[in-house]
Amino acid sequence: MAASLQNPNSESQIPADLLTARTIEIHASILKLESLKPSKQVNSLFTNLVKLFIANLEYTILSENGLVQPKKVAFVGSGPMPLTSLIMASHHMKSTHFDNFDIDGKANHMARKIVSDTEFEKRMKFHTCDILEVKKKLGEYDCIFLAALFGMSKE
Ligand SMILES: C[S@@+](CC[C@H](N)C(=O)[O-])C[C@H]1O[C@@H](n2cnc3c(N)ncnc32)[C@H](O)[C@@H]1O
Repeated sequence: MAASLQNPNSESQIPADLLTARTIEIHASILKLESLKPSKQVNSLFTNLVKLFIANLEYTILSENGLVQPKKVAFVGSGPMPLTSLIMASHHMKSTHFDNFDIDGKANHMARKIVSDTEFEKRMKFHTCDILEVKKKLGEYDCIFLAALFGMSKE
């Protein structure tokens, strides 16, 4: 998906009219699908929707608060498919180092595979640990993302 129109404030922010047009386009494509079962086409359309909204929203919030190119970002609860980190790294934070934390070693194993042999491998690392055990380490980051549905229990 082409999400690269520029404005003076951020590299990849999409103007509202284009955002609306792309949303209508994706919506029309989704309506044409016979099924919403995972498939290359379904996955691609929903990935495009995520790219369009979540990463742009997150980046807009960050840039409005003066954080345009953080040096180090932590992503807590990155899971097996570190989509937010990848979108941030590819579209918005093109020189930022990403440390992704997840308690699940298998999730990290899969995530490492996704970035291996890509341009992101060097600046995207995956750490297996309970984030509660490394709370102090979080102090070294310019920005910390918490994954959706991360930590649903009281603790
Ligand atoms: C729903 S997944 C989120 C994945 C998805 N990529 C996202 O951005 O929404 C939440 C992740 O948080 C991780 N998690 C839960 N508790 C954790 C903890 N105490 N420390 C580190 N990771 C944790 C889980 O293993 C899981 O992979």
